[in-house]
Amino acid sequence: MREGGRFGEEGWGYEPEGVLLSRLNNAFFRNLWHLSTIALRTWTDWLLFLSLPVLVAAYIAAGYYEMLVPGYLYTTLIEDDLQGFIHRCLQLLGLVILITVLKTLRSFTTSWLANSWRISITNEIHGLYMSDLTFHTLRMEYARIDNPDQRIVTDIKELTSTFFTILGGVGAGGAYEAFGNILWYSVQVGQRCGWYGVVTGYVWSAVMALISVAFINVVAPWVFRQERLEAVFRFLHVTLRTRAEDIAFQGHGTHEYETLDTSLVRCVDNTKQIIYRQIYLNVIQFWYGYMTTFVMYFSVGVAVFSGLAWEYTAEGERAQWIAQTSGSFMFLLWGFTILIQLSTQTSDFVAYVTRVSELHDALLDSKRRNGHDTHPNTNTALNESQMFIDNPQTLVVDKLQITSPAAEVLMSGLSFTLAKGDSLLLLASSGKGKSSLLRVLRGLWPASQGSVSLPAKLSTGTGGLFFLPQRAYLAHELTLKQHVMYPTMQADDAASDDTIRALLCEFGLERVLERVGGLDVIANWHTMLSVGEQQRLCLARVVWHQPSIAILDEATSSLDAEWEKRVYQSFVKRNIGVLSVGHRETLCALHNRVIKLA
Ligand SMILES: Nc1ncnc2c1ncn2[C@@H]1O[C@H](COP(=O)(O)OP(=O)(O)OP(=O)(O)O)[C@@H](O)[C@H]1O
Repeated sequence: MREGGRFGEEGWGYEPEGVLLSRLNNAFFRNLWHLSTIALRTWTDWLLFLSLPVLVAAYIAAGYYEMLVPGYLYTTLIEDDLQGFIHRCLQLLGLVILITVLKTLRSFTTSWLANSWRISITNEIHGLYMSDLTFHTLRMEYARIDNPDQRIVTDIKELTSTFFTILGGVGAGGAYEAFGNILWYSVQVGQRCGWYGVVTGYVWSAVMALISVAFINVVAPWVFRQERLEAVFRFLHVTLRTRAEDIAFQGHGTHEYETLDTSLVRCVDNTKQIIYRQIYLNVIQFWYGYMTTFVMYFSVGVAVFSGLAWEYTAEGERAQWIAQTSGSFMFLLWGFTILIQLSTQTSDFVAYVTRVSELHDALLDSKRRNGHDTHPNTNTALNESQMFIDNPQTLVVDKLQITSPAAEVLMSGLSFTLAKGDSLLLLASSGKGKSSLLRVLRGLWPASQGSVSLPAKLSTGTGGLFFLPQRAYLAHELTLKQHVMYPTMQADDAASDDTIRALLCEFGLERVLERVGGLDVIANWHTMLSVGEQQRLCLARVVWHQPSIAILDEATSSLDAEWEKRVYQSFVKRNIGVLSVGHRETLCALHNRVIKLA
C-alpha cells in the first residue's frame, strides 16, 4: 500500500502508484515484448504466430479480387455481354466462398493463439508465484502488487484475448488487416491516381490516428485503475465469504457492508469516468468512419475532374475505372479506419499489459533477490561436516537477533540447540516475537544478526523440520486422509489407510470419521469441524510425517489440558523433537526445557 494511501480514506484511497505507468509509450512496448517472449519460445510457437498474418494476407488478396468484380460486372451490363456476366457472377461466388473460409480460419486461429498464449504466460507467472514461497514474499514485500490472483486469473486472459483481437480481428478486422490493406491499396491507389491519391489518404488518416492515440492515453489509465478497483471489490467479498462466521458473531456486518459499498461506489465512479472519456474516442471513431465515404468520393471526383481517367473513353471502361478506383480508395481508408477503431480495445490492452508486467517484474525481482540473499536455513557458518558429525539431526540457533519489517528489534542474543527427541518451550507474552522467530527458522524473514543452522537432512517436511502454524490450515477439496498426508500426497495403499485411521482415533477424530463416512470423503471441513478438531487433525499430520523436530506455534491453543498432554505424549512416544512457542505456563510441564523470553 502506498504511503499515506489507505483503503477507506477520502479520495481514491488505495491509490495505485502505477496508474501513471499505464500509457501507450516505450515502456508499454518493452513490456509487451517481454511478455511475448514467454509465449514465443520455440520455432513452432513462431510458426503458429506467423500463420495469422499469412491468413490475413490471403484474405486481403481474395478481398482485392472480389473488389474488382463489381467493376467488371458494370462493364458486362453496360455492354450487354451475357456470357461475360455469367462468368463474373461465378467468379464472385467462388471468391465469396474462399473469403468465408479464410475469415473463419482467421477467427479460429485468433482464438486458438489467444488461448495458447494465455496458457504460456499463466504457466510462467504462476510458476514463479508458487515457487520458493514467492506468494508469501510478494504479499509481505511488494504491497503495490494488489490482487496477484486477479492478475493471474483474469488479467492474463483479457490481455491475450484483447491482443489477438487487436492483431487478427474477430468481427471487424484487426491490425494485420489494417496494415495489409494500407500497403496493398496504397499501391493500387498510386497506380490509378498517382501520388495525389495516396498522399490524400495518408495525411487524412495520419492526423486522425494521432488524435486517436492521444485519446487512448486519456482512457488507458482509467481502465488500469478500474481493474484494480474491481479486484479490491472482489477481494473484500471473498474475505466476507471466508470469514462469514467470525463477522456474524461480531455484529450485523454493518461495517463490512459500508466498506463494500464504498468499494462498489469507487468502481462505479471510475466506470463513469471511462464512459465520459470514451465519448471523445467514439466521436473520433464514428466521425472518421463516416467521413471515409466522403473522402473516397471526393478524391475520386478530384481525380476524374482533373482528367486522370481521360484514357477511358468507352462508357463501360470508365464505369469500371471509377468502381475499382473508389473500391481501392475505400479499402485504403478502411485500413486506417480499423486502426482508429481499435483504439478502445488498445486502451484496455495497455492497462492489462501494465498490470501483468508489473506482477511479472515483481516476481522476477523477488526470484533474483532470493538467489542472492543468504537464506537463514542454508547459513553454513555451522555446517554439518563441522558440527554435527555425532548428531546430524540438531537445530542450532546462535546469538539470533530478529528485527520486524518495521525495523523494531523483537528479540536478540537468542541461542539454543535442539536435537531429535528433545523438547524445548520458548515462553513469551503476546507480541514478543514468537511467531517471528518461527518465520526466521522457516526462512520467511532474514535474521538481522546471528545464525540459524541445520544440516541439510533437516529440510522441511517428512524426516526433517515440520512447522505447524497458529491457525490450523486445511487446504481446499481434500479428504480426511489427504489432510493427514498434506502437503505431500503419497500413493494409496491399505497400510496407509490403517495407519491414518489409527492416527485419527488417537487424536480423537473417530466420531468425525464415522459421521462423514470414511477417509475418502471431501467436505467443507472449516465449517464442519470445531476449531479444536481442526487443530487435532493438523497435529495428527505432524505424527504422520514423523519429522525429527516439530515446530509448533501455539498449535495446541484450542485444546484442553488433557488433550494437550496426550498430544505431547504422542510426540515423545515417537521420538519426535518439539520446539514450541507459547505464552501459557501449563505448557512448561510438557517440555524438557523452557526458555523464557523477556
Ligand atoms: N509484517 C510486519 N510488519 C511489522 N511488524 C510486524 C509484522 N509482523 C509482526 N509484526 C510485529 O512484530 C511483533 C511480534 O509479532 P509476532 O507475531 O511474532 O508476535 P507473537 O509473539 O507471536 O504474538 P502472539 O502471541 O500474540 O501471537 C508484533 O508487535 C507485531 O505487531
